Amino acid sequence: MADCRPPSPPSKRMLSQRFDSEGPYRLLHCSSKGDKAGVIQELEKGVEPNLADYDKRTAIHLASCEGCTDVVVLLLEKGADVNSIDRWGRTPLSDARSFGHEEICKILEARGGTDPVGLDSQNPCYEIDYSEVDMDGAALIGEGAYGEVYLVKWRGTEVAAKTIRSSIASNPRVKNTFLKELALWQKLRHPNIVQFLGVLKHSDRLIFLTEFLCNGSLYDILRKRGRLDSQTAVAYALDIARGMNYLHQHKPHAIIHRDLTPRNVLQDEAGHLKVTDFGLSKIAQEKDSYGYKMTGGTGSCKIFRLTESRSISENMNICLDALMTFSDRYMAPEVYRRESYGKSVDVFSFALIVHEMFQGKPSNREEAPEQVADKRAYEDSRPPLSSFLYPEPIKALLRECWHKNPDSRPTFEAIILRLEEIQVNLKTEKGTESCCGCAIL
Ligand SMILES: Nc1ncnc2c1ncn2[C@@H]1O[C@H](COP(=O)(O)OP(=O)(O)OP(=O)(O)O)[C@@H](O)[C@H]1O
Repeated sequence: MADCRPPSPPSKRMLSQRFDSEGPYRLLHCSSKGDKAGVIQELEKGVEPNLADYDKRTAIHLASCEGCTDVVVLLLEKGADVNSIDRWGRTPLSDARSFGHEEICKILEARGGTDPVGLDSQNPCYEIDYSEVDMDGAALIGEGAYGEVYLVKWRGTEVAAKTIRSSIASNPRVKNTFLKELALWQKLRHPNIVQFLGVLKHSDRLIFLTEFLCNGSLYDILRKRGRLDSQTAVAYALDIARGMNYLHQHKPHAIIHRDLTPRNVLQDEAGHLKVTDFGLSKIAQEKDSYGYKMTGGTGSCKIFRLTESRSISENMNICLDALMTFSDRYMAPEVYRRESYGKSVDVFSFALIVHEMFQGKPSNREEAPEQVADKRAYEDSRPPLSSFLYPEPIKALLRECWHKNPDSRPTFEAIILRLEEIQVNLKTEKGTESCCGCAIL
């Protein structure tokens, strides 16, 4: 990827156009579109049949997902690995099964294809009968890119009901992917992860329930309270780091959030923070066959219409664009540049959230999120760390967490240890306050 970058920072659209016409990733594009002639052309040029994008998705994954039988057969003949595994542990057979392409399933099985995530698909989401939920008394508590969130009563308990817009849920393939992500979420249990409760059956809309967190999001808290004192900020940072460490240490595959923002961190009655919406961000960030999103215009209001006639990749991109505006601000440079990435993208976002807690607002708030992300990705710009607001150990930690080299960023396990030490020191030093009210560390 770095080889493709011209010396001055290119726009993302320029980058994707470059790839459209020239790159080896044309093989992936043609495979997802069922363009057999295009696939043959690319293979004849010498492009590797097992070429993968940064999510380790190969041409045969895409063709299997999109139901392009001829292309699957061709790729197998040309040496494509029938059991190549993508970032989520999925093989081409997993994709063909998920999207109901039976003919392709048979072809892949005949060539020794296996489906390691098959167990997941036999383990559907826990279903809650619609009649058990009092939707008439529902109170709207928020709205996000996917739909509205309501406070409802389920079996006498207040819970959050997240509705998914019919424009998203009416596409059976997108819905299927959503349900799989929810099935993964329902297996997670941690004090700093919002608890998934189940999906409503017998509902004409896709609605799922999670525990209700009465204090809203960290975004709401910072808007109301402004900057937090060091002890509170460190306690909150520890809550987020513990939730994230649980996701990153998940077996058999780590769960990367990829959309960690103050809006996706909620606070319970006792004041503890919990991370939410990780599975959904993965769906929204599934990429097109180039590994590039096609950026729409920027702005706070984006309308997205998903249709059956579009490929799943195109629909995913529309979901992604709808989410990008806010999330760009917290996005790791390598994600923005469409390079391969790993768990440390969440560490980068975490650092920006911690920075915001000490400062009370995002840095460069006046700039459009995409502009901020662009500068971070191509000019290595980072938020300022004023000595007045940030204790030295926090400054050092943030610099490591938003390091431009993803491998130099600490793991959440290491971050927890550092924060625990900082927390103890803050408590010890509590009595020793400087004139400006900052604890001296
Ligand atoms: N479980 C919950 N308990 C209490 N409030 C919630 C809960 N889930 C969401 N909310 C509120 O609803 C708002 C919208 O949530 P939602 O997850 O749909 O979107 P978001 O996270 O704000 O944005 P995006 O969809 O871009 O991630 C949140 O900002 C939060 O204030």
